Amino acid sequence: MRTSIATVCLSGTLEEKMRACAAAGFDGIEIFEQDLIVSPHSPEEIRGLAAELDLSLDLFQPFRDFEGVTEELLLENLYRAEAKFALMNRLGIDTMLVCSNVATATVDDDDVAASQLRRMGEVAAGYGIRLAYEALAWGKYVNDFEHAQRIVDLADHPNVGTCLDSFHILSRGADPAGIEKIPAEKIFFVQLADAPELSLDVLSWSRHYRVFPGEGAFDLTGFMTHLVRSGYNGPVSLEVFNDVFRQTAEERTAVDAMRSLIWLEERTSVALADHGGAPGNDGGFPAYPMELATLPAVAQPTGFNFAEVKAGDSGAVEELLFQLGLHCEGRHRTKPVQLWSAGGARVIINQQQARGLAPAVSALGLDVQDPLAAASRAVQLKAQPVSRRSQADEAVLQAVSAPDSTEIFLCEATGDGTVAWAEEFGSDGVVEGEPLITHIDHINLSQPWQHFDEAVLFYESTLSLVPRASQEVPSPMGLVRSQVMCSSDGAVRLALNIAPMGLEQPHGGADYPQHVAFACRDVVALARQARQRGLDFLPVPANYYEDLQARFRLGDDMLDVLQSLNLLYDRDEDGEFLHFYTATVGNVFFEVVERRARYDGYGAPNAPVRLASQYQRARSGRRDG
Ligand SMILES: O=C(O)c1ccc(O)c(O)c1
Ligand SMILES: [Mg+2]
Repeated sequence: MRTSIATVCLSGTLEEKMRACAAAGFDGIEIFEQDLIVSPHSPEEIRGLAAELDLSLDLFQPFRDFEGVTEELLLENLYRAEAKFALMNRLGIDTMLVCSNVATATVDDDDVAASQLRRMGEVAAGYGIRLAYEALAWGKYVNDFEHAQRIVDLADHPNVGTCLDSFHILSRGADPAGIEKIPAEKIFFVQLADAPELSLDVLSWSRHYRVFPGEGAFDLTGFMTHLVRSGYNGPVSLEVFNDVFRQTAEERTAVDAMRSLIWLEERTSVALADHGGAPGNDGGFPAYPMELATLPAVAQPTGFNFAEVKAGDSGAVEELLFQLGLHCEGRHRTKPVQLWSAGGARVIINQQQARGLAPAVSALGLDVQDPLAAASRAVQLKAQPVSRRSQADEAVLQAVSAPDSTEIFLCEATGDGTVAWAEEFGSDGVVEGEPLITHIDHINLSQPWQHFDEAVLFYESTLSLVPRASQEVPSPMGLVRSQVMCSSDGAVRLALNIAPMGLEQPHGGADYPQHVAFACRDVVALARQARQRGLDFLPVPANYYEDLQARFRLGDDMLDVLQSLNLLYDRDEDGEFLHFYTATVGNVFFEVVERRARYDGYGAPNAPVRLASQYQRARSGRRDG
């Protein structure tokens, strides 16, 4: 599959955009006219730079408001078009995108539109240029791809074809199966964009909220299977208008974009195989012209292997873990690193290169079937491998860096609850009885707001975690978007939160608290033990318990127990959920949860209570200090 990307997706100058696209591995680009107009470089220089970077210049766009006009306006439009054809010859671009008319069309007649496009095609042919006609979802008379295709058929000129843009097709709820009926040689270009579900006028939705495939709610894999079945084999190009991406470093956005295409290519290949026939296979199914690259297939992770907290001074974290009933298994034989555990929950406290660093979640380990394959998949999806110095006789761990720089270790699942690397820690701990904590239930990672979509795609594509519906939680610092990424069996749950930006942290959300939640068999017993050991609980206001009583009619005894231990409560048709939070130290805090019956959520109604209480604490802490 040939990959391409429109320059409008990225921030920076045209030259910076081109370098970023080449570095991320794109085969080609679409030049958005505005990017050229404001560039200090001549068309010839841009052409030379593209050659130097080995980028093909696949499309020049957009040409607006051409067809469906009076004869007088048509002549003006043809003059305007011819100037652009000459420019395209200087750039060495042979395909122009022509958008359906949104403004100046006055003749609602397909024959007229077709004959005008044919005349444009005749002029274009003189320059060796092809016209790709695209139905914008808000076009005045032409706003759906099948209508645009009928006009292209009527125009009946070899230089006039169609441009398919997934946004315009899927935003209107059109069935992309119709793509298969278009003759492949008439599809001149294909643009892809995903988008979140929003109820908004389609123009604003398109111009501000498009995202890369896998980051929104559209079925791009389904779209691609129809495209491949049509026989199309030209560039598959990303065209994403997004206010956030346009102010994010272009190298980063280009990598995010490339990841989405590599992943989509693989998903498409899998979907086609599932529906009887992968391209090029020899099982008697049709071989399609577009070749689709695949990735190492990996099973979803089967559990958390560990969570790591990095801390300069780790005393406060050690105390919290002790109070929660974890014990220190030992210190690493060569490094300032401790292993704490209870049941199957492991927390590493790492003091390496952490001088002066406030405690923070820095890494997590996931149990996977095949760490090498999982790491190779992630790296092919443009994840940065993490190199950690290790002695010759230490376990070699595969790790990659997530978009927020949390390190993700891919560990071998053993099935018997042991881990190979733990041998590197002595074992001073003698554990009495069965620990109340059983395992890590979930880990909550705060994402800088501008990298949230990127993070969702990262965890979905590299680890096959499935995004659950995103939620918005009110907090004193703003509305916090929250989205859980989960393995199908719930063994791995990552809760991603947008870190509120402004009020507390001078430089955004990067240093906003994150947390590790432990699952336990009896949260009331554990909370009592923890209180005896002097745990500083996150306080819960009395108003909360009054509201709880009104909503759930818990008996007075139950309510007293909850209130006396700062426990939060939720219930739904699947079961009950009891949980509590510790105070925050540095940028980390802990949660203990008990899931009763088949409760599968996270106590979402309690999230505002936690955020408000943490906010209160942070403020009074500052005043006292
Ligand atoms: O929003 C627009 O104007 C616009 C321009 C060119 C495109 O290819 C497109 O999909 C939208
Ligand atoms: Mg488009």
